[in-house]
Amino acid sequence: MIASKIPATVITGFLGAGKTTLIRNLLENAGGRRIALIINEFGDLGVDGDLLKGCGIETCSEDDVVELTNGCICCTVADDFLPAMAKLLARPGKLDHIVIETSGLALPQPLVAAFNWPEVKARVTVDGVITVIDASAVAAGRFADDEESIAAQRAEDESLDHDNPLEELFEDQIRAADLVILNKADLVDADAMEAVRAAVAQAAGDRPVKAIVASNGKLPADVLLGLGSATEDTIASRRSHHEIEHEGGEMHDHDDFESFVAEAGAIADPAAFAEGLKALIGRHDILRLKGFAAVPGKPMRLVVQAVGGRVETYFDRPWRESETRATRLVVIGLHDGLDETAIGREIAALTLAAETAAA
Ligand SMILES: Nc1nc2c(ncn2[C@@H]2O[C@H](COP(=O)(O)OP(=O)(O)OP(=O)(O)O)[C@@H](O)[C@H]2O)c(=O)[nH]1
Repeated sequence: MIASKIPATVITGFLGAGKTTLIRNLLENAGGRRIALIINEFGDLGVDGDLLKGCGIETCSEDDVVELTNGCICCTVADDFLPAMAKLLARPGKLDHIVIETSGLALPQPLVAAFNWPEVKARVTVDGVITVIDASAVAAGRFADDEESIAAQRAEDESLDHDNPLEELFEDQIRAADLVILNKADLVDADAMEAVRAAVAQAAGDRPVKAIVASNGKLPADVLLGLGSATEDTIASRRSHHEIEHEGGEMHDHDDFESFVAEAGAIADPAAFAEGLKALIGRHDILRLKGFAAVPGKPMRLVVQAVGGRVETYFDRPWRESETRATRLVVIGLHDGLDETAIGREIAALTLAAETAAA
């Protein structure tokens, strides 16, 4: 008898949309399923994998989490994804489901196509591609181009399609989806959510996609898992802008975005630090900032999360003996939009070392 294939769910969506939060909720409500995770991040700091590993959820052992921090999964499918999958499949014990969190910049299409590679296809099927979107960011027009400025630019250069890489990614991630989660519903009112639904329907084009509303990704596991889409069979018809523009099969790259890790000393006060970061994000047009900070006298490490101008901090777990108590933040923005030296200096100025030095 042929063993049934293991279902794999691909979770995609822009930086800070709420993918890790949704996965955490899914693990907490897994209903006894053994779920393995492959986590891919843009930026050299494995924040998401670290948060999920430290979640203390019984059904999620650290061995079940494979982290890929080497760039973006859609560019490194052969080098990173296939070995990670082979590693998971080689492990003993029954695996009920595989969940793959792509980086916020990934185009899911090449990843899903990799499920047609013989060694994967024999054992695994794509249960569904779930695209998480930040409804408050969409409602605020962050992924929409200004129609007038587009028209003006097109008038000058006919070859221009999208000038906004955020809009293009939004469309590509929606077009790949079997299910769209309109997340962060707590931040938008009913009218705005209707506008978000319309934006998603428009981005989906002629292949309608189901969209459901959520806050903090809180949805029953049965809603997220068991879609039974076998997306690898149909992904060829859901091509991204990038694939359409580069018919020759040129590798996708993320020249539109850049990231670096800022390292600094401990901080005195989380609330003041968050305020300082909020101002800094506004000055420098930072898309996403996340990582950990050390607070003297506190045995716990402080998680720092910022999406646009919204900054959140909380203590998640005690620092380990092997870890250096310092502040490390990954900073992500548009290419040529980040002044690494100035941002690093300004983050350092928000830390204790700077205050001590100034005293
Ligand atoms: N208000 C609100 N905040 C949310 C919600 N979902 C997630 N967040 C917050 O948004 C921030 C980013 O959430 P993550 O789950 O890390 O987002 P992500 O998509 O994994 O981010 P990347 O890994 O950078 O792509 C965190 O501060 C979350 O607490 C939501 O529904 N409502």
